[in-house]
Amino acid sequence: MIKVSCVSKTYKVPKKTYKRSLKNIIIKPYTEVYAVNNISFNIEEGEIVGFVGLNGAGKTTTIKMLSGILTPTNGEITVLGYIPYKERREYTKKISVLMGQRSILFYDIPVIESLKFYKDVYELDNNEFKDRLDYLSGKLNLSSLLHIPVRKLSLGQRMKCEIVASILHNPKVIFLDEPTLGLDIISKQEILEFFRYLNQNFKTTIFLTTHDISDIDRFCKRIIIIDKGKIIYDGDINTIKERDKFKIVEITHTNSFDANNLITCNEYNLISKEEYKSKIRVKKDKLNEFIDFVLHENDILDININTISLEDILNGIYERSEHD
Ligand SMILES: Nc1ncnc2c1ncn2[C@@H]1O[C@H](COP(=O)(O)OP(=O)(O)OP(=O)(O)O)[C@@H](O)[C@H]1O
Repeated sequence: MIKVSCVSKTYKVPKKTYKRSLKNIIIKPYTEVYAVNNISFNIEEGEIVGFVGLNGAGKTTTIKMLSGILTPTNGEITVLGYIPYKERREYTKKISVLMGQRSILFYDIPVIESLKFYKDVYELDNNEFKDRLDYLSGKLNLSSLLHIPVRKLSLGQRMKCEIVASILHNPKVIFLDEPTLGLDIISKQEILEFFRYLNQNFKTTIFLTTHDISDIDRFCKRIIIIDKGKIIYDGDINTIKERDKFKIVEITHTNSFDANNLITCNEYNLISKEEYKSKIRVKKDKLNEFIDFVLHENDILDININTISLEDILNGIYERSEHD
């Protein structure tokens, strides 16, 4: 379904030169930087895959290559048998790209007018359009919004309309780039549940990037982690959680307590420090020793031991990758 083999993308960026010479003016001094560096993965029909990484890791570049907007510098991509950047016209009728930061609706006119525009883009006939619109607007509960100009909608309402516009043509693959950005918890939940429904009922393949790791944790079974353009993990979310050797200990303390004093060796890492609360990552096999140590501190008022969240696991992975 989605096959990515040894794909790289480089961008040319101007070299930092402080001396202006005639040579620099005639031959522009560029250097090539890898946004994506030799990545490979396969995604089967009906999978939901979370694609995560820090800012600048290469997520958007990858989505742009998968959706045909960018051409890889090296390697091969096929999606649904299409080479995205070579067969864009036909290919875009089979997929959808939804970006939380970018609107595809026309701002000043009623939603329905934008949807009619996309009806023509996707070459749907009147019956197909009506059936699909009835179905989607019923499912997302937005029939009453169709005649309101986009600018008058709340972000959550607008996002639902964006979804309808981008999946009118019933795509087999959906690329989601930060689809829940800025939404409240209820709208987020509704939108992710809707995509889960599409996945379960129509085997729609979903490729999701977001900075909201709790979305990834709730929504995806498989995660691909990209770091500085390279894939550093591809597998089950539960495996990554089980593999993790740490627990998170949250301590409540008086304001005269300095959690930095606890960090006696690299078995303990201070994750966050507030006036009365500190969060520490502790190796599981050092937990007893750590608790024993903490219990003898008079300034510590309470201790909470938590299973490490996916977000904390990822932070640990990024930190370790930074030191490698
Ligand atoms: N047009 C461009 N020209 C030069 N460098 C670029 C260009 N687009 C992206 N890059 C660089 O490529 C790298 C990857 O960028 P990309 O936007 O794919 O990352 P990202 O993971 O999507 O980041 P974010 O989470 O911040 O959106 C970054 O170092 C970025 O500065």
